[in-house]
Amino acid sequence: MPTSTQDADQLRVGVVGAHGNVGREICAAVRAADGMRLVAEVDQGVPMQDLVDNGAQIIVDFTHPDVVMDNLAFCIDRGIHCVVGTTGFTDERLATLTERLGSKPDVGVLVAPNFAIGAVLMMRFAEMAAKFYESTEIIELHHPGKADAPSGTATRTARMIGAARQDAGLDAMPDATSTQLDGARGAEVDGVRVHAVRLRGLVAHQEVIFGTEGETLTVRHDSMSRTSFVPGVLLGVRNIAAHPGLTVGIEPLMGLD
Ligand SMILES: NC(=O)C1=CN([C@@H]2O[C@H](COP(=O)(O)OP(=O)(O)OC[C@H]3O[C@@H](n4cnc5c(N)ncnc54)[C@H](OP(=O)(O)O)[C@@H]3O)[C@@H](O)[C@H]2O)C=CC1
Ligand SMILES: O=C(O)C1=N[C@H](C(=O)O)C[C@H](O)C1
Repeated sequence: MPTSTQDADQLRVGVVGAHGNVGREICAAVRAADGMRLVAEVDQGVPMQDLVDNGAQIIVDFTHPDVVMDNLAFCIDRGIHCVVGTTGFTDERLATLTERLGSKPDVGVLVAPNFAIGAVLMMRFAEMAAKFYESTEIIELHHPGKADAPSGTATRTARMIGAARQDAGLDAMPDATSTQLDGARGAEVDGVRVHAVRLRGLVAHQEVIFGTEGETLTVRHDSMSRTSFVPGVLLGVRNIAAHPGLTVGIEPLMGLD
């Protein structure tokens, strides 16, 4: 609830997961950004009701796949727009959100597996390359505190590559493996092998390796710091109210779709 004319011009933003690795960076960025004000910092032990009591118009969620759906239900039902970085979004979860948004047609929810501009470009470049190569595998590399494997970014990249291969009529990838230890060939997502590395010292990294007779191509992105996610999140915060309904990925906000 704005208290002055100056406040009335500001987007009132709440961060959920405010004490986490990414949440801390987002709080600092919102505090420093023109045209927005940080009105609530929710984390374990701080109730979601704080968002309502402090008049949040938009939330940014970087929490955990186990809790994000409840957080979003709370916000959607109260007419609060949501910018969501938390991973774990299956088609079923996205359908649940769309259904919930049906009764709140003015509310916008942006779910993006990766807010780093370079990661979005990496996915797009990989999608473009996919039809030209017989083989493609993905290696994602993250800090050891990550809950989910493979990463949301790797899953999305694999699905984009799988769709591009299908559109191009490519056959399954060549692979003569006939004996293996469980997990040695990674997880399969839409026909694409995905390998997950968890290593102290890393932040968030991904390589997409393409191969065909006589050549390979590697497309790689590195988030060296969690500040890499900030510009994409602020882009979402500034634009989400003008995009009611569910938006997946920041591509449309970057002018890529
Ligand atoms: N889309 C993107 O660009 C990116 C997405 N991510 C994703 O964002 C999520 C968070 O990542 P990260 O910041 O590294 O994780 P952290 O574990 O560092 O932070 C999550 C924070 O949320 C808190 N939390 C857990 N449950 C709740 C709840 N019910 N209500 C409020 N707060 C809660 C945690 O508290 P506690 O630790 O006490 O449980 C913690 O402070 C992950 O799913 C990750 O994959 C990460 C980076 C970029
Ligand atoms: O947990 C992380 O750290 C990250 N999660 C997202 C994912 O699963 O893709 C985005 C980025 O890779 C960092």
